[in-house]
Amino acid sequence: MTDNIHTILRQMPKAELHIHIEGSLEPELIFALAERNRVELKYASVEELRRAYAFTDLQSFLDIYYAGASVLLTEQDFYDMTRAYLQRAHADKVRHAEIFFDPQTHTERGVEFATCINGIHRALEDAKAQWDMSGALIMCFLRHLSEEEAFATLELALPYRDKFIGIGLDSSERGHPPEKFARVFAQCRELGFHLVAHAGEEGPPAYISTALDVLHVERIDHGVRCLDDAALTQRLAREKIALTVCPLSNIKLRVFDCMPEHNFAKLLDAGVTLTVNSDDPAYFGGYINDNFLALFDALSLTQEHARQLARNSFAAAFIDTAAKQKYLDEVDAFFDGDQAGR
Ligand code: HPA
Ligand SMILES: [Zn+2]
Repeated sequence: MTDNIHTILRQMPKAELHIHIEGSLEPELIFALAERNRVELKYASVEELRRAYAFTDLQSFLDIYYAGASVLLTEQDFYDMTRAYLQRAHADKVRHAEIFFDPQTHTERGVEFATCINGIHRALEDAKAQWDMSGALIMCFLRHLSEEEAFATLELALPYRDKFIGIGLDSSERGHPPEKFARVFAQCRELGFHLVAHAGEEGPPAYISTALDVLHVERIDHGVRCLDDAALTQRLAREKIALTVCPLSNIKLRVFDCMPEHNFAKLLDAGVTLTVNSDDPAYFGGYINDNFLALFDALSLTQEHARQLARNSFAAAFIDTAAKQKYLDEVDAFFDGDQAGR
Protein backbone atom coordinates (compact mmCIF):
# COMPACT_ATOMS: atom_id res chain seq x y z
CA MET A 1 0.00 0.00 0.00
CA THR A 2 2.76 2.44 0.97
CA ASP A 3 4.62 1.53 -2.19
CA ASN A 4 1.48 2.09 -4.16
CA ILE A 5 0.79 5.59 -2.83
CA HIS A 6 4.44 6.51 -3.40
CA THR A 7 4.17 5.37 -7.00
CA ILE A 8 0.95 7.32 -7.45
CA LEU A 9 2.49 10.49 -6.04
CA ARG A 10 5.56 10.12 -8.24
CA GLN A 11 3.65 9.34 -11.41
CA MET A 12 0.59 11.60 -11.20
CA PRO A 13 0.55 14.69 -13.43
CA LYS A 14 0.97 17.87 -11.39
CA ALA A 15 1.66 21.58 -11.57
CA GLU A 16 4.26 23.37 -9.47
CA LEU A 17 3.19 26.88 -8.44
CA HIS A 18 5.78 27.89 -5.84
CA ILE A 19 9.39 27.50 -6.91
CA HIS A 20 12.07 30.20 -6.74
CA ILE A 21 14.36 29.51 -9.67
CA GLU A 22 17.39 30.80 -7.73
CA GLY A 23 16.47 28.26 -5.04
CA SER A 24 16.95 25.42 -7.53
CA LEU A 25 20.70 26.12 -7.85
CA GLU A 26 22.37 22.95 -6.62
CA PRO A 27 25.76 23.31 -4.87
CA GLU A 28 27.47 21.48 -7.76
CA LEU A 29 26.12 24.03 -10.24
CA ILE A 30 27.05 26.92 -7.93
CA PHE A 31 30.65 25.67 -7.96
CA ALA A 32 30.67 25.04 -11.72
CA LEU A 33 29.33 28.55 -12.45
CA ALA A 34 31.74 30.12 -9.94
CA GLU A 35 34.61 28.50 -11.81
CA ARG A 36 33.25 29.42 -15.23
CA ASN A 37 32.77 33.06 -14.17
CA ARG A 38 35.81 33.29 -11.87
CA VAL A 39 33.64 34.27 -8.91
CA GLU A 40 35.21 33.75 -5.50
CA LEU A 41 33.08 31.73 -3.05
CA LYS A 42 33.28 31.77 0.74
CA TYR A 43 33.18 27.97 0.78
CA ALA A 44 36.06 25.68 -0.19
CA SER A 45 33.97 22.79 -1.50
CA VAL A 46 30.51 21.54 -2.39
CA GLU A 47 30.49 19.61 0.90
CA GLU A 48 31.37 22.69 2.93
CA LEU A 49 28.63 24.68 1.23
CA ARG A 50 26.09 21.92 1.83
CA ARG A 51 27.08 21.81 5.50
CA ALA A 52 26.15 25.50 5.77
CA TYR A 53 22.54 24.60 4.91
CA ALA A 54 21.53 24.35 8.57
CA PHE A 55 18.91 27.06 8.85
CA THR A 56 17.27 28.40 11.99
CA ASP A 57 14.70 30.67 10.34
CA LEU A 58 13.86 32.39 7.04
CA GLN A 59 16.60 35.04 7.31
CA SER A 60 19.38 32.51 7.96
CA PHE A 61 18.35 30.80 4.71
CA LEU A 62 18.02 34.01 2.69
CA ASP A 63 21.59 35.06 3.55
CA ILE A 64 22.97 31.87 1.95
CA TYR A 65 20.45 31.90 -0.90
CA TYR A 66 21.52 35.38 -2.01
CA ALA A 67 25.22 34.39 -1.72
CA GLY A 68 24.53 31.34 -3.95
CA ALA A 69 22.86 33.51 -6.59
CA SER A 70 26.00 35.66 -6.88
CA VAL A 71 27.54 33.18 -9.35
CA LEU A 72 24.86 33.97 -11.96
CA LEU A 73 26.28 36.42 -14.49
CA THR A 74 25.49 35.48 -18.10
CA GLU A 75 22.33 34.56 -19.99
CA GLN A 76 23.72 31.03 -20.33
CA ASP A 77 24.02 30.79 -16.51
CA PHE A 78 20.32 31.62 -16.12
CA TYR A 79 19.48 29.17 -18.90
CA ASP A 80 21.53 26.36 -17.35
CA MET A 81 19.97 26.88 -13.90
CA THR A 82 16.43 26.88 -15.29
CA ARG A 83 17.10 23.96 -17.62
CA ALA A 84 18.35 21.86 -14.69
CA TYR A 85 15.21 22.63 -12.67
CA LEU A 86 12.86 21.88 -15.58
CA GLN A 87 14.61 18.59 -16.29
CA ARG A 88 14.16 17.59 -12.66
CA ALA A 89 10.54 18.76 -12.62
CA HIS A 90 9.83 16.84 -15.83
CA ALA A 91 11.16 13.68 -14.15
CA ASP A 92 8.71 14.39 -11.29
CA LYS A 93 5.80 14.53 -13.81
CA VAL A 94 5.36 18.30 -13.51
CA ARG A 95 3.26 19.26 -16.56
CA HIS A 96 3.11 22.99 -15.79
CA ALA A 97 5.41 25.20 -13.68
CA GLU A 98 4.92 28.79 -12.53
CA ILE A 99 8.36 29.99 -11.60
CA PHE A 100 9.40 32.92 -9.41
CA PHE A 101 12.48 34.94 -10.20
CA ASP A 102 14.07 37.73 -8.14
CA PRO A 103 15.50 40.29 -10.61
CA GLN A 104 16.62 42.66 -7.86
CA THR A 105 19.08 40.03 -6.60
CA HIS A 106 20.78 40.31 -9.98
CA THR A 107 20.31 43.93 -11.09
CA GLU A 108 21.76 45.03 -7.73
CA ARG A 109 24.99 43.23 -8.76
CA GLY A 110 25.10 44.89 -12.17
CA VAL A 111 23.50 42.02 -14.14
CA GLU A 112 21.09 43.34 -16.77
CA PHE A 113 17.39 42.50 -16.42
CA ALA A 114 17.47 41.20 -20.02
CA THR A 115 20.29 38.74 -19.23
CA CYS A 116 18.28 37.23 -16.44
CA ILE A 117 14.82 36.98 -18.03
CA ASN A 118 16.02 35.95 -21.49
CA GLY A 119 18.04 33.02 -20.11
CA ILE A 120 15.21 31.78 -17.91
CA HIS A 121 12.59 32.25 -20.61
CA ARG A 122 14.57 30.41 -23.28
CA ALA A 123 14.74 27.34 -21.03
CA LEU A 124 10.93 27.45 -20.64
CA GLU A 125 10.50 27.55 -24.41
CA ASP A 126 12.79 24.54 -24.82
CA ALA A 127 10.82 22.57 -22.19
CA LYS A 128 7.60 23.32 -24.04
CA ALA A 129 9.08 22.20 -27.38
CA GLN A 130 10.79 19.11 -26.00
CA TRP A 131 8.34 17.78 -23.39
CA ASP A 132 5.13 19.72 -24.02
CA MET A 133 5.61 21.05 -20.50
CA SER A 134 4.17 24.53 -20.04
CA GLY A 135 5.71 27.23 -17.90
CA ALA A 136 5.28 30.84 -16.90
CA LEU A 137 7.27 33.39 -14.94
CA ILE A 138 6.27 35.43 -11.90
CA MET A 139 8.55 38.36 -11.09
CA CYS A 140 8.98 38.89 -7.35
CA PHE A 141 9.76 42.12 -5.55
CA LEU A 142 12.09 41.76 -2.57
CA ARG A 143 10.08 43.01 0.39
CA HIS A 144 13.14 43.99 2.46
CA LEU A 145 13.79 46.66 -0.21
CA SER A 146 11.66 49.78 -0.67
CA GLU A 147 8.52 50.24 -2.74
CA GLU A 148 10.44 52.83 -4.75
CA GLU A 149 12.96 50.13 -5.72
CA ALA A 150 10.08 47.85 -6.70
CA PHE A 151 8.74 50.59 -8.99
CA ALA A 152 12.20 50.96 -10.56
CA THR A 153 12.32 47.20 -11.17
CA LEU A 154 8.86 47.25 -12.75
CA GLU A 155 10.11 49.97 -15.09
CA LEU A 156 13.08 47.80 -16.12
CA ALA A 157 10.76 44.83 -16.62
CA LEU A 158 8.03 46.39 -18.74
CA PRO A 159 9.87 46.09 -22.09
CA TYR A 160 9.80 42.30 -21.38
CA ARG A 161 6.19 42.09 -20.24
CA ASP A 162 5.35 39.38 -22.78
CA LYS A 163 7.83 37.09 -20.99
CA PHE A 164 6.16 37.06 -17.51
CA ILE A 165 2.57 36.72 -16.39
CA GLY A 166 2.56 37.70 -12.75
CA ILE A 167 3.99 39.61 -9.83
CA GLY A 168 4.93 38.18 -6.43
CA LEU A 169 6.42 39.34 -3.15
CA ASP A 170 9.16 37.43 -1.33
CA SER A 171 12.22 37.69 0.97
CA SER A 172 12.18 38.69 4.69
CA GLU A 173 8.55 38.69 5.78
CA ARG A 174 8.48 40.00 9.35
CA GLY A 175 8.45 43.79 9.52
CA HIS A 176 7.64 44.06 5.80
CA PRO A 177 3.84 43.75 5.52
CA PRO A 178 2.15 43.48 2.13
CA GLU A 179 0.68 46.99 2.42
CA LYS A 180 4.22 48.40 2.10
CA PHE A 181 3.77 47.56 -1.62
CA ALA A 182 0.17 48.77 -2.07
CA ARG A 183 0.91 51.33 -4.80
CA VAL A 184 3.20 49.20 -6.94
CA PHE A 185 0.82 46.23 -6.77
CA ALA A 186 -2.05 48.57 -7.76
CA GLN A 187 -0.10 49.56 -10.85
CA CYS A 188 0.73 45.92 -11.66
CA ARG A 189 -2.97 45.10 -11.31
CA GLU A 190 -3.87 47.86 -13.77
CA LEU A 191 -1.29 46.45 -16.15
CA GLY A 192 -3.14 43.13 -16.07
CA PHE A 193 -0.60 40.93 -14.27
CA HIS A 194 -1.62 38.04 -12.05
CA LEU A 195 -0.78 38.80 -8.43
CA VAL A 196 0.49 36.61 -5.59
CA ALA A 197 2.40 37.25 -2.36
CA HIS A 198 4.23 35.28 0.30
CA ALA A 199 2.23 35.78 3.50
CA GLY A 200 1.77 33.87 6.73
CA GLU A 201 4.99 31.84 6.40
CA GLU A 202 6.68 33.39 9.45
CA GLY A 203 4.50 36.50 9.53
CA PRO A 204 1.09 36.83 11.22
CA PRO A 205 -2.32 36.00 9.71
CA ALA A 206 -2.92 39.76 9.35
CA TYR A 207 -0.37 39.73 6.49
CA ILE A 208 -2.56 37.20 4.65
CA SER A 209 -5.57 39.48 5.08
CA THR A 210 -3.77 42.57 3.79
CA ALA A 211 -2.26 40.61 0.88
CA LEU A 212 -5.86 39.82 -0.12
CA ASP A 213 -7.55 43.11 0.73
CA VAL A 214 -4.84 45.66 -0.07
CA LEU A 215 -2.76 43.94 -2.77
CA HIS A 216 -5.68 41.91 -4.23
CA VAL A 217 -3.59 38.77 -4.73
CA GLU A 218 -5.19 35.68 -6.27
CA ARG A 219 -3.18 33.05 -4.35
CA ILE A 220 -1.23 33.10 -1.10
CA ASP A 221 2.28 31.65 -1.04
CA HIS A 222 2.73 29.56 2.14
CA GLY A 223 -0.16 31.00 4.19
CA VAL A 224 0.07 28.18 6.75
CA ARG A 225 -0.20 30.56 9.71
CA CYS A 226 -3.81 31.35 8.75
CA LEU A 227 -4.86 28.70 11.24
CA ASP A 228 -4.06 31.14 14.06
CA ASP A 229 -7.15 33.06 12.91
CA ALA A 230 -10.32 30.97 12.60
CA ALA A 231 -12.31 33.64 10.72
CA LEU A 232 -9.51 34.06 8.18
CA THR A 233 -9.25 30.29 7.69
CA GLN A 234 -12.99 30.12 7.03
CA ARG A 235 -12.70 32.99 4.57
CA LEU A 236 -9.88 31.26 2.64
CA ALA A 237 -11.99 28.10 2.44
CA ARG A 238 -15.16 29.93 1.44
CA GLU A 239 -13.47 32.06 -1.22
CA LYS A 240 -11.40 29.09 -2.46
CA ILE A 241 -8.15 31.02 -2.24
CA ALA A 242 -5.37 28.55 -2.92
CA LEU A 243 -2.35 28.32 -0.64
CA THR A 244 0.91 27.17 -2.22
CA VAL A 245 2.29 25.13 0.66
CA CYS A 246 5.94 24.00 0.78
CA PRO A 247 6.23 21.26 3.41
CA LEU A 248 10.00 20.60 3.40
CA SER A 249 10.68 24.35 3.41
CA ASN A 250 8.45 24.75 6.46
CA ILE A 251 10.45 22.12 8.35
CA LYS A 252 13.90 23.39 7.28
CA LEU A 253 13.00 26.97 8.23
CA ARG A 254 11.47 25.81 11.53
CA VAL A 255 7.93 26.97 10.85
CA PHE A 256 7.06 23.51 12.27
CA ASP A 257 9.40 21.30 14.31
CA CYS A 258 8.90 18.18 12.22
CA MET A 259 6.66 16.88 9.45
CA PRO A 260 4.16 15.13 11.75
CA GLU A 261 3.65 18.56 13.38
CA HIS A 262 2.78 20.22 10.05
CA ASN A 263 -0.74 21.67 9.99
CA PHE A 264 -1.44 20.52 6.41
CA ALA A 265 -4.07 17.94 7.45
CA LYS A 266 -5.80 20.51 9.68
CA LEU A 267 -5.92 22.95 6.78
CA LEU A 268 -7.43 20.24 4.57
CA ASP A 269 -10.01 19.47 7.26
CA ALA A 270 -10.85 23.18 7.40
CA GLY A 271 -11.64 23.04 3.68
CA VAL A 272 -8.77 25.29 2.52
CA THR A 273 -7.63 24.76 -1.10
CA LEU A 274 -4.03 23.53 -0.87
CA THR A 275 -1.25 22.77 -3.30
CA VAL A 276 2.14 21.12 -2.65
CA ASN A 277 5.35 22.74 -3.89
CA SER A 278 9.11 22.74 -3.36
CA ASP A 279 9.96 26.47 -2.76
CA ASP A 280 13.79 26.22 -2.92
CA PRO A 281 14.45 22.56 -3.70
CA ALA A 282 18.26 22.74 -3.76
CA TYR A 283 18.30 24.17 -0.25
CA PHE A 284 15.46 22.35 1.49
CA GLY A 285 16.27 18.75 0.66
CA GLY A 286 13.92 17.92 -2.15
CA TYR A 287 11.94 18.56 -5.30
CA ILE A 288 8.16 18.43 -5.58
CA ASN A 289 7.80 14.65 -5.33
CA ASP A 290 10.04 14.58 -2.24
CA ASN A 291 7.62 17.09 -0.70
CA PHE A 292 4.61 14.94 -1.55
CA LEU A 293 6.23 11.78 -0.18
CA ALA A 294 7.42 13.34 3.09
CA LEU A 295 4.02 14.90 3.69
CA PHE A 296 1.97 11.80 2.86
CA ASP A 297 4.21 9.56 4.98
CA ALA A 298 4.06 11.83 8.02
CA LEU A 299 0.34 12.59 7.89
CA SER A 300 -0.99 9.30 6.49
CA LEU A 301 -2.78 10.98 3.61
CA THR A 302 -4.61 8.87 1.01
CA GLN A 303 -4.98 8.37 -2.71
CA GLU A 304 -8.08 10.60 -2.66
CA HIS A 305 -5.96 13.39 -1.18
CA ALA A 306 -3.35 12.84 -3.91
CA ARG A 307 -5.99 13.20 -6.59
CA GLN A 308 -7.43 16.33 -4.98
CA LEU A 309 -3.98 17.94 -4.66
CA ALA A 310 -3.10 17.16 -8.27
CA ARG A 311 -6.42 18.70 -9.39
CA ASN A 312 -5.93 21.74 -7.14
CA SER A 313 -2.51 22.42 -8.65
CA PHE A 314 -4.00 22.85 -12.13
CA ALA A 315 -7.21 24.51 -10.95
CA ALA A 316 -5.15 27.21 -9.17
CA ALA A 317 -2.75 27.73 -12.09
CA PHE A 318 -2.77 30.89 -14.19
CA ILE A 319 -3.64 29.11 -17.45
CA ASP A 320 -6.59 29.43 -19.79
CA THR A 321 -9.72 27.33 -19.41
CA ALA A 322 -8.85 24.98 -22.27
CA ALA A 323 -5.37 24.22 -20.90
CA LYS A 324 -6.81 23.77 -17.41
CA GLN A 325 -9.37 21.28 -18.68
CA LYS A 326 -6.72 19.38 -20.64
CA TYR A 327 -4.58 18.95 -17.52
CA LEU A 328 -7.55 18.10 -15.26
CA ASP A 329 -8.52 15.43 -17.79
CA GLU A 330 -4.96 14.05 -17.59
CA VAL A 331 -5.31 13.80 -13.81
CA ASP A 332 -8.67 12.05 -14.06
CA ALA A 333 -7.38 9.67 -16.72
CA PHE A 334 -4.42 8.85 -14.50
CA PHE A 335 -6.53 8.09 -11.42
CA ASP A 336 -9.31 6.33 -13.29
CA GLY A 337 -6.82 4.36 -15.36
CA ASP A 338 -5.51 0.86 -14.91
CA GLN A 339 -3.83 0.70 -11.50
CA ALA A 340 -2.06 -2.52 -12.45
CA GLY A 341 -0.19 -0.65 -15.16
CA ARG A 342 1.72 1.37 -12.58
O1 HPA B 1 10.40 30.72 1.32
C1 HPA B 1 10.71 31.88 1.02
N1 HPA B 1 10.18 32.92 1.69
C2 HPA B 1 10.47 34.18 1.39
N2 HPA B 1 11.33 34.51 0.44
C3 HPA B 1 11.92 33.53 -0.26
N3 HPA B 1 12.80 33.61 -1.25
C4 HPA B 1 13.09 32.36 -1.61
N4 HPA B 1 12.41 31.48 -0.85
C5 HPA B 1 11.65 32.21 0.01
ZN1 LIG C 1 8.83 30.91 -1.45
